[in-house]
Amino acid sequence: MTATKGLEGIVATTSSISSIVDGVLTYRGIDIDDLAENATFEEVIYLLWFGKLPTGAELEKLQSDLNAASTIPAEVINQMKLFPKDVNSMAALRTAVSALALYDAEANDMSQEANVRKAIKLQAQIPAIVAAFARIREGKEPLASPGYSSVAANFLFQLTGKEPDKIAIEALDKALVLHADHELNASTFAARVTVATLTDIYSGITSAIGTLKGPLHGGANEAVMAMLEEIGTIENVVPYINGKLERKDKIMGFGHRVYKGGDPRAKHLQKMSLELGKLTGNLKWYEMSIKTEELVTGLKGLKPNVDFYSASVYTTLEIPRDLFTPIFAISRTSGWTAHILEQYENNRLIRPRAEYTGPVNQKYVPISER
Ligand SMILES: CC(=O)SCCNC(=O)CCNC(=O)[C@H](O)C(C)(C)COP(=O)(O)OP(=O)(O)OC[C@H]1O[C@@H](n2cnc3c(N)ncnc32)[C@H](O)[C@@H]1OP(=O)(O)O
Ligand SMILES: O=C([O-])CC(=O)C(=O)O
Repeated sequence: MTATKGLEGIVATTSSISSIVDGVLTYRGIDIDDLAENATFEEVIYLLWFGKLPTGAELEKLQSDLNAASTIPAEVINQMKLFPKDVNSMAALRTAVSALALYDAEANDMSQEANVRKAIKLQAQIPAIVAAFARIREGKEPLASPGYSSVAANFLFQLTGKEPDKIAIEALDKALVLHADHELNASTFAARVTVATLTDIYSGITSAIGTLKGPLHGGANEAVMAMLEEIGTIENVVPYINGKLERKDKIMGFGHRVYKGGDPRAKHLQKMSLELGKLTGNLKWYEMSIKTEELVTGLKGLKPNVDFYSASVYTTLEIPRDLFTPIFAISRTSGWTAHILEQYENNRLIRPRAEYTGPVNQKYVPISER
């Protein structure tokens, strides 16, 4: 038995949800470029869950089901009020989502219908939790969903308490489309491994949130922004990046296990970063990002991944840095739940083997002789 480090190149499941072939990403066979230009996030949720684009009536029903399911249980809000105010927001989300299961009477109902209902509740309540925690830590009360027809608009209202503007809604909606699913990425794999034991969907999503939090995965978008802030000025990009590369430090937001020729989502986020920068009159983060890309690609051949330009997009939308990864989670909940439903439909326990590298032929030594 020989191990493959990081399971690189190992095909661990079949799936009909999303695919990456020759650098082209599709959701249910539709190119991400097509979806990024034309689809709303709610259409993508429907597509991922049910395998086809919704009709007008199906879309309206999904939007109203999401709105109807968006109230966070009061017990969970009360628990969130007890969280330390300075805790990592992904840790807060992970704990609050785990707590949701305690107040859902059908948490352990394994029927397909109940699991779809729980997917709707998770998709509706995760954005509400992210916004609620952001308010609670500032001493403000969480806000109920205003019941708009989009997850992006509801989230922006629940975060800020202000009617969101059209540009911000459209930008966030597109970012949600771009992050929704990505084949067998680490957090989706974690969700599938978890539910393959036939545990409940809340356990699967809790595992996934914990996995997305890491800086080699979804946490990279916050690390990118921390890096840009540390660089500070466009003049400092060259010495800063050269220094990092000399020390063999990783540059956050670059590289990818599957895409070697570039992440097809990055160009959409780059374009958004430029457009939002122009609209707000603040091109600083975009220009620093472009300079960083030129350097890192030129010197190392590494291309930006989805996390790189999402950092300047969210910053230009005035979203606090530590909500970037929770926003990724809001979007990826659609993909995680789609994969969990698919796993339940055709389940087998996921249990690979390990190549043993420890000592052999050892004997127990009594404690008095050690
Ligand atoms: C949504 C997402 O999860 S997208 C990914 C988000 N993560 C990041 O942006 C973090 C930075 N990037 C990375 O750490 C990696 O590129 C990963 C984790 C995304 C992929 O990792 P792997 O496929 O395991 O590639 P691995 O880390 O082995 O890198 C291969 C080589 O490229 C180098 N490399 C890869 N990414 C980077 C980077 N961002 N900066 C500098 N060097 C890098 C590695 O040091 C390694 O070099 P070596 O062969 O000389 O040792
Ligand atoms: O697929 C991966 O390894 C990481 C990624 O880009 C994602 O989850 O969107």
